Amino acid sequence: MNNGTPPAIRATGLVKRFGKQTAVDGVDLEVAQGEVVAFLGPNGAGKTTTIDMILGLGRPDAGSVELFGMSPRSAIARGLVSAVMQTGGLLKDLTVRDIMRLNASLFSSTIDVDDALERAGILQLASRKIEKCSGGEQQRLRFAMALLSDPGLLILDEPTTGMDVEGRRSFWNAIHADAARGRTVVFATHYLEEADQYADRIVLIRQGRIVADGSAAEIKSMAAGRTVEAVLEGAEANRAELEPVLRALPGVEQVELRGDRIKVRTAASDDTARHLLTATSAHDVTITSQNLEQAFLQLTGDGEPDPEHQRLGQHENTEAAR
Ligand SMILES: Nc1ncnc2c1ncn2[C@@H]1O[C@H](COP(=O)(O)OP(=O)(O)OP(=O)(O)O)[C@@H](O)[C@H]1O
Repeated sequence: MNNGTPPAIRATGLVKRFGKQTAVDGVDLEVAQGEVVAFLGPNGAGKTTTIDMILGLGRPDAGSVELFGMSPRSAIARGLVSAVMQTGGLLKDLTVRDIMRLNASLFSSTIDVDDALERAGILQLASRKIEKCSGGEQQRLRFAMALLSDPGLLILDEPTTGMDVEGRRSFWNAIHADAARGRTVVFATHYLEEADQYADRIVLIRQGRIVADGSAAEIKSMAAGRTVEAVLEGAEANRAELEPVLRALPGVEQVELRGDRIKVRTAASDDTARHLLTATSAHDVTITSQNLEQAFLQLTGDGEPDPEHQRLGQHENTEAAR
């Protein structure tokens, strides 16, 4: 990094194969200290395999990882990195505070147990037995355990799987409040709204490759298609004339004519709108951008990834990602 601070994560050319299958296929990723980054991708995209290599749990077939300028093993040994994985054994007979104390005893220095519980939003559960905690509460306990060493980097692999909407919301609010103090957070998810609401930056993964990297707003604009809608009396009845003309306009990808309504998906929405307003008697023209879900589906759907879409500038539009 130019200011002499090493990035929290620098992964270069990561490849992981399982037999004939390439689960991770050349991932380059740099995460600056203080960033909150979502790995977003469909099931089997390679998120967990990438995280395992970042944590030094899986050995890459090619490429390398540095965390804070050192090997994952050294960074973890120094308490700089903690992880909250999808599952993991919790001793059910213990109380929340007891298991926290037990874990704290494994480190040479930790933050106060109750302080970690408070940051995870579960201090009020300190004397409850783990078997009496809900799945969401147990995940927050894992989060509290991960906070004990006060790590600079926290990695969470689909931490809210199986939680209901309210559980997810309060879990992420606790993570987000904590990240606001400057901790670097990287989380894997296949929930779009989690990535959209809680990450400054979204790294979209598909078939082991990064297919997009930017703020939610940037990702939406990458799958730049817009929809132009208008009312034109007899649109569907005049399909034979209207459809070829609309399809021939620049950027047009899809044309739908239903009753008196026209719907055009296009990369050049101004041209389509101008045509409708000047060359036809269409009225009530509206232009809408794709939402993140449409962009996600477009970028992670079947077909070859577009190499031009591999990288975007970062941090220009982060407020739109909140
Ligand atoms: N230990 C393994 N042995 C064989 N194949 C594996 C192994 N681990 C992962 N894979 C395969 O590698 C691919 C990537 O898996 P990975 O778990 O990294 O995806 P993911 O994006 O985390 O998916 P999910 O959202 O379902 O957790 C998948 O096709 C998976 O079946």
